[in-house]
Amino acid sequence: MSIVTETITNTITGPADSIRARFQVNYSGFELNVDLNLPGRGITALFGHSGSGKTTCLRCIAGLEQATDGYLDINGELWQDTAAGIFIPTHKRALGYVFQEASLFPHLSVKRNLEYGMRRVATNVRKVPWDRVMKLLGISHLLDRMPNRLSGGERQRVGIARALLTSPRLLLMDEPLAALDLKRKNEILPYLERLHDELDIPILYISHSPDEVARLADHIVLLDQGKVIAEGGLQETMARLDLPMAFTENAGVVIAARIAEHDDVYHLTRLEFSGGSVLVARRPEPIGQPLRFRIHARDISLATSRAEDTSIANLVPATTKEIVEADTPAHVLVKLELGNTPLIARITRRSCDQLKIVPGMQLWAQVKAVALLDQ
Ligand SMILES: Nc1ncnc2c1ncn2[C@@H]1O[C@H](COP(=O)(O)OP(=O)(O)OP(=O)(O)O)[C@@H](O)[C@H]1O
Repeated sequence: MSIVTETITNTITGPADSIRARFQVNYSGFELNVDLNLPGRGITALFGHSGSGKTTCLRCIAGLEQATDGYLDINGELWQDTAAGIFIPTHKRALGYVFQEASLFPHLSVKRNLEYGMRRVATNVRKVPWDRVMKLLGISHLLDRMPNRLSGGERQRVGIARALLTSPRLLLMDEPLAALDLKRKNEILPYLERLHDELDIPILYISHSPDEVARLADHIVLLDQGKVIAEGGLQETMARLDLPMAFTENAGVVIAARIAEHDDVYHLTRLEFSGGSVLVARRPEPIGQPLRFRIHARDISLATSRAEDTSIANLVPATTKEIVEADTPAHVLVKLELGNTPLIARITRRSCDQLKIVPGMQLWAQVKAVALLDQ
């Protein structure tokens, strides 16, 4: 059987740790024009309103859309260069595509569905062995089931396993959790985290959910009307005040932390991050475990001195960086920094004036709620 990777490893071009994607697509009434230079590892989220071009972008990467002008280099393998007349067809691109709902063959068992997907890949290029895929997605016990006997979450896990068993150099996921209810979503998210932590396959992930993006992504691309309006590391990008995300109810930052200590008397856990720490309700994970959390801008209030007479457990010293208009004329957004970690507070314009908050000022941020991203 001829193998995709054999065909295209001959055209090594760009650096081996980045994804270069440039596409121009014209539909009547919509134009996609993107030029992306993405990390060649980890999860990159494509985020944006409905109709902003996320799926079109993924379809271009998959070779399902013939861009009028296109260039695509995946970690040093050239899949497309319109100017040079190169276009590797979809079936020869070593990629896995996971959709909202896994389209499994209804008349084949889970095992036979998975084997079917593997048929086009020679054993010598198999990146993720069978046993490892079974373990990563926890599906060994489902192998003899027929697809109509699987829950939505199980189907998706099988769909992801099928994609992995084709030994992709890139995994494309288009809202893989959108069709699942909250319970099933929460059930499947740890598996996605595991893929992220344990596999060396870059993932491009479309989602509408800020929480999902905050939990999974390392890098984020924000699309609007077919154009990239922002791109960068998750934490820096979520903390930018010049992006539409800052002007929503959910504005806030994502912080990557580690469990520093447990307090069994008060049933609390201290999460430490660069520049500070916060207390949360006792976590089951061991000390040292990384955890991400969000702090919404609406959950921070500011004080010029350290309040002693407050029940708020999390008071952190921070430096004011920037103050900008918020979503209503009554509010402003204040960007703060705790060491290297950015924070955003949404406070009333009146409080801002009364406290005479200006850039450079040292303040105390009172954090009223910390939203852990694995609940
Ligand atoms: N084959 C096509 N022909 C014409 N227009 C198309 C075609 N495919 C998509 N479009 C249009 O291109 C625009 C971008 O669509 P796309 O599906 O990429 O957006 P999206 O950001 O993925 O949206 P959603 O979040 O709703 O899935 C939309 O206006 C859509 O109607």
